[in-house]
Amino acid sequence: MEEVLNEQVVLDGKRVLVTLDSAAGVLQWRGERDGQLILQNDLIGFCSSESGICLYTFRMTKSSSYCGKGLPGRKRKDMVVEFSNDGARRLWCDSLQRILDKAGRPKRLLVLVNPFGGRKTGRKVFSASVEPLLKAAGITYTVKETQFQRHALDLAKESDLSQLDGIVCVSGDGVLVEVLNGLLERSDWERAIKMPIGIIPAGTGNGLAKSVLDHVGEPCDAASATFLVIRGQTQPLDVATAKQSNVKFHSILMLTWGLVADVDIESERLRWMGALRLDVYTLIRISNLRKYNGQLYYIPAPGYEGTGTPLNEEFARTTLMTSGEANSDSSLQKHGDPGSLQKNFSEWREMEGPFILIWLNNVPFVSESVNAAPNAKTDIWT
Ligand SMILES: Nc1ncnc2c1ncn2[C@@H]1O[C@H](COP(=O)(O)OP(=O)(O)OP(=O)(O)O)[C@@H](O)[C@H]1O
Repeated sequence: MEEVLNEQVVLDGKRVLVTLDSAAGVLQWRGERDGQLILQNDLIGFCSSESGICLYTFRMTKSSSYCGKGLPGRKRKDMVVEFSNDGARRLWCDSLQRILDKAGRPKRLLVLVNPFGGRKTGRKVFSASVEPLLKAAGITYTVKETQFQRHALDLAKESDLSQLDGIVCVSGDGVLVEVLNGLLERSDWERAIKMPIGIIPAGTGNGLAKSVLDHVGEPCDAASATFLVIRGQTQPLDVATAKQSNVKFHSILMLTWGLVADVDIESERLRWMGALRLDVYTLIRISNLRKYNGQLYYIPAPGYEGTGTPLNEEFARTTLMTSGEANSDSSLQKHGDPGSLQKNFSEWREMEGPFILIWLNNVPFVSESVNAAPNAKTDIWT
């Protein structure tokens, strides 16, 4: 029911006329003070008591303690609305709830916290920035700490998804990729992969969180990421499937070979440095460059047809159909149909090593500070 409610109330001690426009999802007030809330963008949730309604707001400000001085960020502020009669209060509560429900906000979440990720701050990030917002939003959540590598994969594989509206990872990119792989390893993967996955940055690079938040103009911090989850704002992402020997895995962030992979793996011993470990170890590797022999076969993106050497069509047909198992492996193709590209053998190009690195990026940011692929489109296959 679309409606406009008007009421004389006391808002944080000031007499005002408030208007709630359900169709626009806007709450406005005029009188001893003026202002407005765009409910889906600014309101975490609300609670009601006999004395009135408390609105939990989380609005963008120019300067926020979450992001440091002077940078835009969100700030929490609770506002109390006192009504002169109880009937009006109840009517307003129902109307507010309908507006929030209409936006498709999640009600039940599984939250996976990695206590080991990044500088081992996962637990702290959850209790300081995530939990208070989930509580204010009235979301029911179950928290599970990951206890070992691939634990998140097992949890995603075994969870009863019918009881969930989303899985949220308080972690780095690694745990989220495990969740993705767990969902795709399920027998009901076609339904499971539609489960929204949220990411709250608590890892080393946090490239996915940065890419997702940057895409919607939000700062990359745990509270803003949590609010995005609360608002139920989703964004489709392409999934890449790779096979190495007999091991198959799925990726949404990046696939790397050479320098970047070495930095990622070998800098583990510098984990205590946080994100700096990636910069420091990159310098170490660059000062002592390794080279990797190999061949890269690829179809160039529009505008990049001049790169590499065109492959002989017959060679492409036989080489890619036999050595490139991904082409003939129907269990890989079942997750989507980029396989249709492989039929255009005349478009294939070859690049011959030695390489320093091969870096395939699905999203723009590989870490909070490195925008490695600014033109990456996150959902070209959807
Ligand atoms: N309790 C745990 N002890 C040790 N490792 C764990 C634990 N829980 C999860 N892990 C593993 O920690 C790894 C890194 O996790 P995560 O992605 O959250 O952090 P990260 O610091 O950003 O790491 P990366 O940069 O490698 O992605 C994952 O491979 C995950 O399997």
